[in-house]
Amino acid sequence: MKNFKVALLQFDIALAEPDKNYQKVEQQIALAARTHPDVIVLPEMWNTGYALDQLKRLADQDGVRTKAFLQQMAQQYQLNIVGGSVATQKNEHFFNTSYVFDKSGELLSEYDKVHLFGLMEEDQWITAGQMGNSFQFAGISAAGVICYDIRFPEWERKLMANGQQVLFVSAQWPQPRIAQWKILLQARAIENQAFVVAVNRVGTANADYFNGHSLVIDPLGKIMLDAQNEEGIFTAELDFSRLKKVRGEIPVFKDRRVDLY
Ligand SMILES: NC(=O)CCC(=O)C(=O)O
Repeated sequence: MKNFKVALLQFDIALAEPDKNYQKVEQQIALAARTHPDVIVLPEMWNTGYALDQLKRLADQDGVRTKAFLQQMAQQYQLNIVGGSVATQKNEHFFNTSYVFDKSGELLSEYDKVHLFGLMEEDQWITAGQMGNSFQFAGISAAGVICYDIRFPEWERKLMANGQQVLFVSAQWPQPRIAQWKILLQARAIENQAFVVAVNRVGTANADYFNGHSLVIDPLGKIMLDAQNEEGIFTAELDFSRLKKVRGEIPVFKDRRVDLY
């Protein structure tokens, strides 16, 4: 299998200004498409930022706008898209929702963030999801989670337990804990023997400062790409033959004691 090229879109998000953000994402996807990636990955809650007290006005009703937008982008540029996440409203409740489209424009998954981050008051406004998020495209199998979800290794293990090769993470992870971001993501890569492709935002919103450091990490935990603190499109190539080697040498999935835990 040829290498799998991922394009990470790391950018600033205009707080409470969805129109600006859709426009920006459209421009970024158009630029990223020129690098001919196999998949494009977006950050968390990119339509509104954490404008949680304004969700009644701003949230995407049933995700209609976002789904139509991402589908059109996928079809126009013939790209798989892990659509980060957006604020949605479904049946009177607000969610932090991720959509994944394949390059034909088919919706592969819809995932509502499962672990809500109290320090950013998410739990006061958003309803937690109840379902997992594993999907397949372009011959690979993958799972996706959102930001705070990475602190719960049991969750990633559950999503990755059927041989998933890539864990996609979309985030708005503030600068004071960026060292933890790196370590947690490296650990998720090592323990699941998978590539991790994680996109964070840059910029300032509310009282939070975000310094990027979107990462691509290999199955041994080595950082292949660190986007530092710049807006931009960052690409890396995943070689799945390496993954096979790592899993062959130390077969942790086979060696798990599922009889004990
Ligand atoms: N948006 C989030 O879920 C932030 C999570 C975070 O910052 C953390 O430390 O965990």
